[in-house]
Amino acid sequence: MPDKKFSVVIAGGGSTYTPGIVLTLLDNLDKFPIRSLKFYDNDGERQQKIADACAIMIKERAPEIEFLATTNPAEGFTDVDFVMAQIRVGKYEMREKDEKIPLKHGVVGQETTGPGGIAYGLRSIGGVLELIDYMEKYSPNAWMLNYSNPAAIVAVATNRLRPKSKIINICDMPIGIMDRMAKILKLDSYKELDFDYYGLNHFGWWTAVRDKKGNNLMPQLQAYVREHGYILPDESGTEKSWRETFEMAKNVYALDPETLPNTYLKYYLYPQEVVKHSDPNHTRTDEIRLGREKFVFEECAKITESGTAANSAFKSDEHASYIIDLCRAIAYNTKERMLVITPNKGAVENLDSDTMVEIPCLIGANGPEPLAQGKIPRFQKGLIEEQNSVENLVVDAWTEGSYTKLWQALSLSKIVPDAGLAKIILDELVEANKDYWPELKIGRPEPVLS
Ligand SMILES: NC(=O)c1ccc[n+]([C@@H]2O[C@H](COP(=O)([O-])OP(=O)(O)OC[C@H]3O[C@@H](n4cnc5c(N)ncnc54)[C@H](O)[C@@H]3O)[C@@H](O)[C@H]2O)c1
Ligand SMILES: O=P(O)(O)OC[C@H]1O[C@H](O[C@H]2[C@H](O)[C@@H](O)[C@@H](O)O[C@@H]2CO)[C@H](O)[C@@H](O)[C@@H]1O
Ligand SMILES: [Mn+2]
Repeated sequence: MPDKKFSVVIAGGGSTYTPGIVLTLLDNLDKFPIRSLKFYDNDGERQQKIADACAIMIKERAPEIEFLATTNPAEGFTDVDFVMAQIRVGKYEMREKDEKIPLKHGVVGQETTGPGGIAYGLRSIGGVLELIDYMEKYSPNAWMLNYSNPAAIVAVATNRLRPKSKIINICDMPIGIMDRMAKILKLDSYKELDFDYYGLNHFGWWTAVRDKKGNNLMPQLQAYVREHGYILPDESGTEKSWRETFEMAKNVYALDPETLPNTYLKYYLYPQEVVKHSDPNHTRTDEIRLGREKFVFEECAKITESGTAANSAFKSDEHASYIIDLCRAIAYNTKERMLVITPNKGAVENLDSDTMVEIPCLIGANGPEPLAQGKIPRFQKGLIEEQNSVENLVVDAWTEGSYTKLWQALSLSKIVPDAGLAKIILDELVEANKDYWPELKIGRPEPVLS
């Protein structure tokens, strides 16, 4: 491998994923050598708590790496090769509203899907475009690997509004599911699987899973999923809401036994079942505040207070290893076959060319090269075209400042059963997001229903 060492900035350094990413970077310096690691965030206090602990991790494991945390974009984005973006515009305070406002009206309240995902998308577009502009101003040759959600809407927006920018939008849900497939097949890693997959982000299907000898593994996986979904014999470390999600995959699978589904399809195909199992007063954000967020900040405080990360409970994770694989593919032009979100350009024969599809691509120095996935069935085509229209209407609403387009997006979503209900939810979301959304000047009819 060439002996270049890379410079990375994590945008959203205060993210709960940051310690796992730092640890994974430190575990992979032989594969992906780095000379400089920076954190950038617009909440310096949150970020500093994570940075203080990560500084100790880096000092103990790789003291040669230059490390800093900053809220100054010039400092954060100058002289970087890769931007790992994982911001949450509005933070958990707004995610909680994304989840609880729709649920109050008996509609799915979720981070990246339905009204919650639309509200989050309208917040995220400006935040991610700002990161791209910083990157292009201070390090014009850098690549951005964006995890910031909702990746589907962010991908439509960045493709439309920054079409030439060096950004790849990614998701670790398919990786998480293929990790489970590997365990079901008693294999060591998802990397032992070859696969074909198509869809939008959080809205896709596997059409093929093979081993490295080319053997078809779909029948074995489908027989398992038909009975168990993606639930494994040992789920001791899995949170209740995630166990429900992995179990419901069998209900989604039942709708098309020829494929294997992404877990997120449950929100679109079984919204009533999801609402039935939801508590409008205790949602995923509440679980995270008591779980991941509490663990991460307590663990960081322990490291900072003790001055060592020697016995830290932090672990490398798939969230991070995927990003590093992507950086390597770009840095060394490896043409590795990876699942990313990219303009369709005919890869799915019967979808519009500009649809932002999540499909296998060859990743190299010039970004993704989509791999043809052929013609898709009427069922998936219908679902995808509807959801793709929702996502494009959200970007229209952002660019035009259009209340009407946003109301159309909510009304078109498979998750919202009625345009009058969509408007009631929308008006509450407009109020809740007044500090984040662009002003929606165009069209704001009087209430439809008395
Ligand atoms: N793509 C995927 O599959 C995937 C997987 C996991 C998490 N995520 C996403 O990663 C992001 C981080 O998740 P988390 O739970 O760690 O969130 P978090 O709230 O813990 O951290 C997000 C950080 O972003 C910062 N931030 C918010 N707006 C910003 C802005 N405009 N500029 C700079 N910094 C900003 C916040 O201050 C915070 O420190 C979220 O968008 C989440 O949805 C995506
Ligand atoms: O509710 P959260 O914040 O815990 O998770 C929401 C995210 O869920 C997916 O990412 C999962 C990933 O799929 C799984 O394998 C593991 O790494 O945990 C991740 C985060 O929990 C999804 O892909 C993301 O887009 C969501 O933000
Ligand atoms: Mn995702």
